[in-house]
Amino acid sequence: MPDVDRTAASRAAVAARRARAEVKRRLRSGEASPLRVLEQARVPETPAASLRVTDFLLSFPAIGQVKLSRILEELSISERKRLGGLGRQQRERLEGFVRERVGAEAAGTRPPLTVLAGPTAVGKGTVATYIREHYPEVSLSVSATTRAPRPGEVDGTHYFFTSDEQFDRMLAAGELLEWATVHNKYRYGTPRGPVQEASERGELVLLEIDLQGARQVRASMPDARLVFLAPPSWDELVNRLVGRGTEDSEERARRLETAKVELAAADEFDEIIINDEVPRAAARLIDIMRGTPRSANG
Ligand SMILES: Nc1ncnc2c1ncn2[C@@H]1O[C@H](COP(=O)(O)OP(=O)(O)OP(=O)(O)O)[C@@H](O)[C@H]1O
Ligand SMILES: Nc1nc2c(ncn2[C@@H]2O[C@H](COP(=O)(O)O)[C@@H](O)[C@H]2O)c(=O)[nH]1
Repeated sequence: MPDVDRTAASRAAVAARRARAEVKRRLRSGEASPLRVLEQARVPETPAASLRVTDFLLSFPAIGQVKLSRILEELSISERKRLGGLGRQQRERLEGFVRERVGAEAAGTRPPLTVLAGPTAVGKGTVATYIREHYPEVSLSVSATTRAPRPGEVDGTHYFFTSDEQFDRMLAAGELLEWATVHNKYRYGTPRGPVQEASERGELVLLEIDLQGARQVRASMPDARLVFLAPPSWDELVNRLVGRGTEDSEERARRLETAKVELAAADEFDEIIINDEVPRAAARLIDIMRGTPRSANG
């Protein structure tokens, strides 16, 4: 390439980089609407079209690197893609994601927090894990507990495993939104800070806790949605508890006693979901959290 052309090309590249940086700045500051930028990106050669999907998504206040990877996976979009290079279906999925997000922000309403409770071994943890893996827009609260980790449980992901003294300190400092001694044995509580922060960012927040905790949340946050996860039958509940194989027979008996009390309280809840199949139960829970009407999966 002659020198003159090379200089012109590099000037054009610098100008394009600057224009992209300006789009990013306007997105971050809220001066540019993400939906408008997506619209502009349909026109080839515009700064919006050359913006990477990663930069576009990172301009949302609540999206960081970890969430970004999960969102891209959910949308089936490669991190190398630019807005102008998306296929039709990818663009539609991204638009749907943005509409949902912007809708909540524009309405200025924080979606109410959702509590998932239900008897032992009904599948609360399994449904919560499914949601963590398939619905990255949901913030799952990580509880503190004084019980020891089960095999495979990771501190900070499944629970914050704490000593009795640490739990006492959290209580004394008012750091727990709710707490309870569950199955008359160990203490469990919801750290207040992360829940508040996620709510302030307008995220959908899910607490997977016991009946006592659900009642405390109802008392302190009347807008919270309380969802009861129920088993298809009592026998199936016992099968799941035995099949999980994580408790000895004494602990199983203790948990089944609590389960009878919890099942009797199901009508205190706003919604009841039968956990027959995990993906179906999770999809129904997500519908409830998003405030969408009962769908075919419900
Ligand atoms: N829909 C389902 N169909 C069949 N098995 C299920 C279903 N949901 C969960 N299970 C199984 O039931 C067992 C108990 O599930 P899980 O540990 O998620 O229950 P839990 O409600 O969180 O219990 P706990 O309150 O005691 O912690 C697990 O072995 C899980 O794989
Ligand atoms: N009140 C609260 N209950 C909680 C919390 N985190 C979990 N739980 C409940 O404890 C039992 C037992 O759980 P496991 O993991 O030991 O089987 C189960 O019902 C959970 O929902 C919490 O923060 N507060």
